[in-house]
Amino acid sequence: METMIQIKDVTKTFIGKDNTVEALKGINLEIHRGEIYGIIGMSGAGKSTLVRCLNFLERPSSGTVLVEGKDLSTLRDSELRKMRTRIAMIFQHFNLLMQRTVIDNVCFPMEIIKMPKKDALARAKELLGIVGLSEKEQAYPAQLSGGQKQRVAIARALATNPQILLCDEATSALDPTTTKAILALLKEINEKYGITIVIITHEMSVVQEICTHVAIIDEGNLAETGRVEEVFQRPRSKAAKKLVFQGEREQYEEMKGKRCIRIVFTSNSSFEPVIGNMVLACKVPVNILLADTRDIGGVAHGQMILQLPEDNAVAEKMIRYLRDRKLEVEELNNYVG
Ligand SMILES: Nc1ncnc2c1ncn2[C@@H]1O[C@H](COP(=O)(O)OP(=O)(O)OP(=O)(O)O)[C@@H](O)[C@H]1O
Repeated sequence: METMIQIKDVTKTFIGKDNTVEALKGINLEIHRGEIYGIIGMSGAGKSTLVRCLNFLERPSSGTVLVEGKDLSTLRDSELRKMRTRIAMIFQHFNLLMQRTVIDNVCFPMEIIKMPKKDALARAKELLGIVGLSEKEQAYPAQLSGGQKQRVAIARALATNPQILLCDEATSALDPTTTKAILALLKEINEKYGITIVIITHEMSVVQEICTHVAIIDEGNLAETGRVEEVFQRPRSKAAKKLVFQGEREQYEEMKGKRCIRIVFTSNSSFEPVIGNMVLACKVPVNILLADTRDIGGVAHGQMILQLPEDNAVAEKMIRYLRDRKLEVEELNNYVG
């Protein structure tokens, strides 16, 4: 698949009067055409800095950013401006021009590139149709809800036919229902127009809802990258485990000192009968501490956490039984939150 964005050994250090912050400590990342790529991390992890490096709103201290194969550091200002029309961006607080009507906001980037007014108006109308806001053309931003404002911002971002859309906490100021609607719109835009989307967020639910891939950033380092279902099912790094297991910490407390395993299944393998048969075969009951099914990008994924019997031989037998039936089994004894 065609590489859209390649980040190589990117660092960013902010040097202040009395302190230095290493916001990015050597990031490597590759994003391909058509992906919806989530970049997630705790507050202060470096997400915004990273996304601003993608379009050179922020210049990296070292390392390379290639967009569609072009090294951004080699571009002249005029070329960089042109490149930026291919990388649009939306923000948490929408950044609309408050003195302009909705349609004039959408026309704005087309004025900058000196598109004839008539063409710009026609395109703006079309875009407002795509985002479902045709009837608000003449309204001012102050008269719109948060979700509607973000729709205007999305229409404006699409005005110059970008190939990449960067979303920096674009749903963080919205309620859950509106968030879902905006995410659905982004997915539709990705599918219909093949636009690659990069989503910066601190919310796992956003990644789970629409992203195909995810990168977890932790204190300026990349902790883990992969397909969303992979990272959800088998988080490897401590940072990923922390994000994925956010709601499960109490269960982990309960599990301390006990021999527990996590079993992962996908929609094509149901494990209910397997557990039943395992108990029958081993003749010892197990304690189910957690059974959880999640919807990741429309596909059901599940996990179950079992507490195994104290008897080591029986516990080993159970693990073998499950692995023989091709279920993923992970021992959780050493989990340290
Ligand atoms: N212009 C700047 N000057 C100095 N330090 C900065 C600057 N921008 C960011 N930082 C620092 O870099 C680190 C990473 O910040 P960044 O905004 O990228 O994190 P983030 O993951 O987006 O966090 P949040 O979710 O809270 O916005 C922080 O310690 C921040 O204080």
